[in-house]
Amino acid sequence: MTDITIDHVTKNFAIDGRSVTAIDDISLKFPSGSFSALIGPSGCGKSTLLRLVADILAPSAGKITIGGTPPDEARRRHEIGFVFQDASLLPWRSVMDNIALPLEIAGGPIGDGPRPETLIRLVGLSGFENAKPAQLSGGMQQRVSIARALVLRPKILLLDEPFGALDEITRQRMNMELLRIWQETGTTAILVTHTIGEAVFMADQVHVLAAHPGRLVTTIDVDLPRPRALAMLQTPAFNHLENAVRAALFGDELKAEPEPAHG
Ligand SMILES: Nc1ncnc2c1ncn2[C@@H]1O[C@H](COP(=O)(O)OP(=O)(O)OP(=O)(O)O)[C@@H](O)[C@H]1O
Repeated sequence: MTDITIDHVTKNFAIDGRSVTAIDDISLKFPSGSFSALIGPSGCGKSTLLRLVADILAPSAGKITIGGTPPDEARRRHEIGFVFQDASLLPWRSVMDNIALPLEIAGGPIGDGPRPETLIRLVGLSGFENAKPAQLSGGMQQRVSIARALVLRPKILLLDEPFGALDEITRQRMNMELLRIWQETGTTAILVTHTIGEAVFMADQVHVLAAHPGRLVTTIDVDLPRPRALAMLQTPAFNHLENAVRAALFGDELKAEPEPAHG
């Protein structure tokens, strides 16, 4: 069981001598094996929240547990996989060697962790084992970074806008792939996104955040069946959920009348 619990977590940063509250007393639970999305305006603390879970940052107050243990223990046990918006691959290394890098750093495979060859197949990059990152498209580079995040067989997968830089069509295809990989690996996944449709399409639960200070507005349960299919994007149920997320994001702004046109 690898559920993630965020219990009354606050994170302050010091900027120019003053304290900025990036996260203000957020409590959340991510059930084991679930897929959750975090959505909210720029600066609401989405990336900070992921970094706290990943033990890249420490909370100013409150407590985070991953499968009942603190994030630093989970990190040391290689239970956390992280995919950033930028694939950040080493340009001089091949696809295979980029994926194998965490194994080299860890000193070998963890338990019955997947072999890089298996992951290359899983992310659909067979035939590109020896290619260098510069020879790949943006979507292919992100596939490499997902495979690299999975090579130590993490129990949780943290995704910080992994496909934000991709065009709409590639992004939708990558999302379908990501869901397949998530289901095959059985990880607990948290996705940061700016896109309402993407949050609803991917997640079991969408957590809506507000900024200044970063706080939780509401959580919307997505009861669409799995596996998700592109045809769902056009259903009334999907639109209804998108509207619920939009209402939570915009609040009263949605009710405002348009300004009359001048001229
Ligand atoms: N390392 C840092 N040092 C100081 N302040 C930081 C740091 N990281 C984040 N912040 C501040 O914390 C707040 C939340 O930032 P964060 O990057 O988590 O937001 P976000 O929701 O991911 O934004 P975006 O959608 O624009 O990526 C911002 O006010 C930001 O200035």
